[in-house]
Amino acid sequence: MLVFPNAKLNLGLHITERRPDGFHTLETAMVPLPWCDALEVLPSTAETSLALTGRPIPGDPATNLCIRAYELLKADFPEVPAVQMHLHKVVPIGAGLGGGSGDAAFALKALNTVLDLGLTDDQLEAYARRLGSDCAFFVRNQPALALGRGDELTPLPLPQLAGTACKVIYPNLHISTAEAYAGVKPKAPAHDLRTALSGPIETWRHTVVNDFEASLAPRYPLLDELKQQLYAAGAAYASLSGSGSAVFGLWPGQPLPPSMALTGDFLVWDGQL
Ligand SMILES: C[C@@](CO)(OP(=O)(O)O)[C@H](O)COP(=O)(O)OP(=O)(O)OC[C@H]1O[C@@H](n2ccc(N)nc2=O)[C@H](O)[C@@H]1O
Ligand SMILES: Nc1ncnc2c1ncn2[C@@H]1O[C@H](COP(=O)(O)OP(=O)(O)O)[C@@H](O)[C@H]1O
Repeated sequence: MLVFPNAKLNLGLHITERRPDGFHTLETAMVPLPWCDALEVLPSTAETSLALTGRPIPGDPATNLCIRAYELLKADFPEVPAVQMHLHKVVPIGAGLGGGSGDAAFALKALNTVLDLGLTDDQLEAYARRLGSDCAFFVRNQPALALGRGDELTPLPLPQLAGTACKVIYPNLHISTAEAYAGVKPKAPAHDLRTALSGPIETWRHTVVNDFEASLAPRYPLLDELKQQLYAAGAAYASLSGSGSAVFGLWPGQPLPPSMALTGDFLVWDGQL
């Protein structure tokens, strides 16, 4: 079975509390971004394996989230056969785009089908949560308000986003999520996120805030420079995604974003949400 794990964007991100378990309580909206990896999952008579091609993934391949997804299911379903997986990595890593989290959830979904486990979406979300805070979002993979650790999901229809032109700029900086959280001082949000997102995209600039922007700004001034360049190119809304380092802009009512002359080592994705 061949699946295409997509990325996500965060629209607003409020970090409200540091929890005793070291995690943070947040509120954010997550939407699918159709920038995709490719993942093939086949049953195998040999040992379970994962072939990796494309963008290099830091860390031991044995701890790759696709292998961890298989091991999690194997622990509860010891009779399942081995699998042969191939991940072709496209989505940048350490970008705030949830690339690894998407692979984890799509691996669970593909394994559920290939191994005929009959798990429901609720059960798949429970497994996904054990692999990472962001992973559960990719099970249903639809716009959602995420609370708690980022894994308490409520569908959040955002009709004004459908077909919106989007540009994502990855400035080749790998920002670790844990390090980004460590630099944030939790606080009460200035605006209610659900109310802010119910307005036209043009109003979001003043109301939809990602708290990581302020804490990362002193160390990575480039992130705000890129955001200002997106606004100068006519974006109705621009923001950092998640804990960075990807920055995105939205152009509602346009089929594609404008081209931008960027000087530096950037990876750019242009498309529609
Ligand atoms: C910031 C967000 C926003 O969507 O996305 P990314 O920027 O990573 O894409 C997420 O909260 C990232 O979720 P995820 O990448 O799954 O994080 P996890 O693997 O669960 O945790 C990695 C580390 O981040 C910190 N962490 C994560 C989630 C959370 N609610 N509070 C935290 O403090 C912890 O230090 C944890 O050890
Ligand atoms: N399949 C995978 N793709 C990407 N990263 C993975 C994968 N499996 C494990 N990881 C680990 O997860 C870390 C970052 O995950 P990712 O979700 O891409 O971060 P972010 O959402 O912040 O961009 C990497 O440093 C890597 O070690």
